[in-house]
Amino acid sequence: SVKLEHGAHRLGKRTDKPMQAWRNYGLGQFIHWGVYAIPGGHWEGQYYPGAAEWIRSWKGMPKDAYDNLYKQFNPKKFNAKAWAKQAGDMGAKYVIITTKHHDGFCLWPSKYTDYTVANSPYKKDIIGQLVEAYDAEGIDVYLYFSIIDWNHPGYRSTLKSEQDRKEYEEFKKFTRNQLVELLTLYPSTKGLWFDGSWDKAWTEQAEFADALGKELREMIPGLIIGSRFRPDDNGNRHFDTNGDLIGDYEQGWERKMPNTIEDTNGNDWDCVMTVPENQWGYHSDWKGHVKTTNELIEMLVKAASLDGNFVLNFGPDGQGNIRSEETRLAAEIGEWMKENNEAVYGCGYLDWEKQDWGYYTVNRETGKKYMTVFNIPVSGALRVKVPGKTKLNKAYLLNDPGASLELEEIHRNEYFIHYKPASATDRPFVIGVETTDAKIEDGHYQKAKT
Ligand SMILES: COc1ccc([C@@H]2N[C@@H](C)[C@@H](O)[C@H]2O)cc1
Repeated sequence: SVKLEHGAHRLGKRTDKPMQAWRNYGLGQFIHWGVYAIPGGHWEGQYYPGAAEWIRSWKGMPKDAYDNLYKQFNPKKFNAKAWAKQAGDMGAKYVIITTKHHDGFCLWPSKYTDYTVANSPYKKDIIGQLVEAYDAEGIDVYLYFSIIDWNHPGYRSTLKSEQDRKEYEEFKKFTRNQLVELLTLYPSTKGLWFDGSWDKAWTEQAEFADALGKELREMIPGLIIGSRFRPDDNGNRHFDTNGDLIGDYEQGWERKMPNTIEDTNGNDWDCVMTVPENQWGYHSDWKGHVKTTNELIEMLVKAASLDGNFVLNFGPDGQGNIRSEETRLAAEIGEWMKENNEAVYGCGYLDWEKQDWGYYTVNRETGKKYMTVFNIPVSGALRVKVPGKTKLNKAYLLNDPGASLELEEIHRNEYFIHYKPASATDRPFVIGVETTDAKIEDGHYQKAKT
């Protein structure tokens, strides 16, 4: 490996308490909110086909029209406590809130720019209200921060001239000041979720970003920062020149998921997911496939089965309402989590061979193992293959632990759990399994010589 001044500052998974708590969250909520929620994906009767929070970049949106929207920002329906309660009822253990998206509008009263909620008709500190409400709900707060800031005069995507470099120095100071300001104002913040860090101008700032990361981590012990934040000496984000993860977990899974544990490179990771194909901010007219409750529960369990967290996005509208589709999803996911969260919270990857019926998870503390079934086999026989010395002793429905399910040993280290729900079920269900590591008497199963 090559010597790096600003490569990965640590190898392997963090084992401290804050990171263990992060690893055990299972489910998170993303909140994308800002002035882009006012147009909601339309302008002067035109439909914007892109992601609603990017509408400023659309040729159909005059830049000054967008940049004056904040003068209308007055979300009378905004109720931080209601949002936090809804997230708690859904079963979210953490929330990632946009403090400032690429447009540069600040949802907190930053003293480093006038482009903030303090200068909108709404006036009040939105981030402060949300931090307080989610903390009170017992949901850990993480702050999303976009390095890209289309509003700041010193922002550049690339540095082409000495003038660019001079202006960018101001932008770097501004960026640092805002981040220090956020952690000073909201010290209960558990981590920062960076975005908009792919610009070449930023990926040339290895030394500055490394120092900034160190400064932020010193402000809040245990602060968690993912792999999207900073570049290494050679401009690599996520993984440095030696292939080592830069940051505390991998932030590469946006609107997509790993399929195998190998895909995760053995790192902690989160998957951030939109309800429609690609809308983070509020778009009043969702087109294309809108994910169902079952699809989202499957993504959640799949993430846990591969040692990751699943973060579901909500895009409140310009008045501060959570839209009806998201309210319904939150309620239905919450209903399922109330019954089955034991298979998610504190659970991770179990190295048993994946089967078609669904996903295994194992609780990191107790070692308890779970099967979450999404695909009921027509045979009613759920195949379970266990490693060498493991013996499957009992299987039971999570919500009926007293009744053992019929177990059949069909081969060495292979069983059928014979179970078909009596009535048609429209939700996945969880089976708990109990095992012992017994010695296997030989002779019972013979390997065929081929
Ligand atoms: C150029 O591709 C993208 C895609 C998504 C993003 C932002 N990341 C998500 C978490 C949202 O904030 C989206 O606007 C930025 C650039």
